[in-house]
Amino acid sequence: MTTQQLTAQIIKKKSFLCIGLDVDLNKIPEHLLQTEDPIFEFNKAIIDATHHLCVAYKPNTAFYEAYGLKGWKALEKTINYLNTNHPDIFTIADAKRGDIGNTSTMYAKAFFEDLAFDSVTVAPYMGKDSVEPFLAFKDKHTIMLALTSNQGAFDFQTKTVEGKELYKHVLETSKSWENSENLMYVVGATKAEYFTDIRKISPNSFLLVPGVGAQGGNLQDVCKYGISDNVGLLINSSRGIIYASNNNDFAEAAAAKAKELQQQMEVILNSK
Ligand SMILES: O=C(O)c1cc(=O)[nH]c(=O)n1[C@@H]1O[C@H](COP(=O)(O)O)[C@@H](O)[C@H]1O
Repeated sequence: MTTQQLTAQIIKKKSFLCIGLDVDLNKIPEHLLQTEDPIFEFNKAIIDATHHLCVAYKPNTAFYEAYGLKGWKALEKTINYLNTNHPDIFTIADAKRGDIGNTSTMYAKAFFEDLAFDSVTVAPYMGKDSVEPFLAFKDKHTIMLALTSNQGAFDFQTKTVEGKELYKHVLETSKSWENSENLMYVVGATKAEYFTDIRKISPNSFLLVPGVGAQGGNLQDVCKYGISDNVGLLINSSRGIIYASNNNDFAEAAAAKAKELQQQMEVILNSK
């Protein structure tokens, strides 16, 4: 999917919501545990109930890898279900990869070819030659960590190096990389006060913004400073949506939470 197609979906659905599929078997309704593939059944129910309210889904691969082969199979079934039934939805493999070049190429193949995701999250720490192999894939997107939502973001990312904060180096330097038009960036919703500076460097890049809901980030604050001409935001919520209820009504409860966010986004888009 191209970024133009993504923006078109946002305008059509009046939503820039990304739902995080971070499935924890200790948190899902008990009756699903009796099925052959509880993780996939949970995801399928959540997707069926919410796909009209969001433009993206983001399974965090940790929640699948933790269950070994079964988890990986559930991830594969989930991406295939999305690609078959909802080809207009943007898909994010939240894997936070990045390594020396030939290894990065294999990571990219795993997520873009074998699993056919639209995008993957990547850490910038190993630099240009660790990220460019991901950027080489046409119409695929590499979502690089810039300023993360957690407290540890202040350990390195905001430290001043050669006159400016490290996350600004990440945003600026990566612009010169080959196929940099395939880059998006992660900026935490808990860092709303940084969005003005980020937009000065990256006025139109898509930003994946996790941290609303469970981590305390505020949608209105993020949008006030972070929205761009092409909208340029994907706001992620995982636990706040998918664990709205752990009873039989879990999918309806997730849809109600997703609708709350979608309606707030509609107001923001209408006032733009
Ligand atoms: O790359 C991410 O998605 C990510 C970056 C970041 O800075 N903070 C962050 O929370 N995330 C992910 O976004 C999701 C947030 O989940 P909730 O806090 O439950 O909404 C998790 O999958 C995190 O791993």
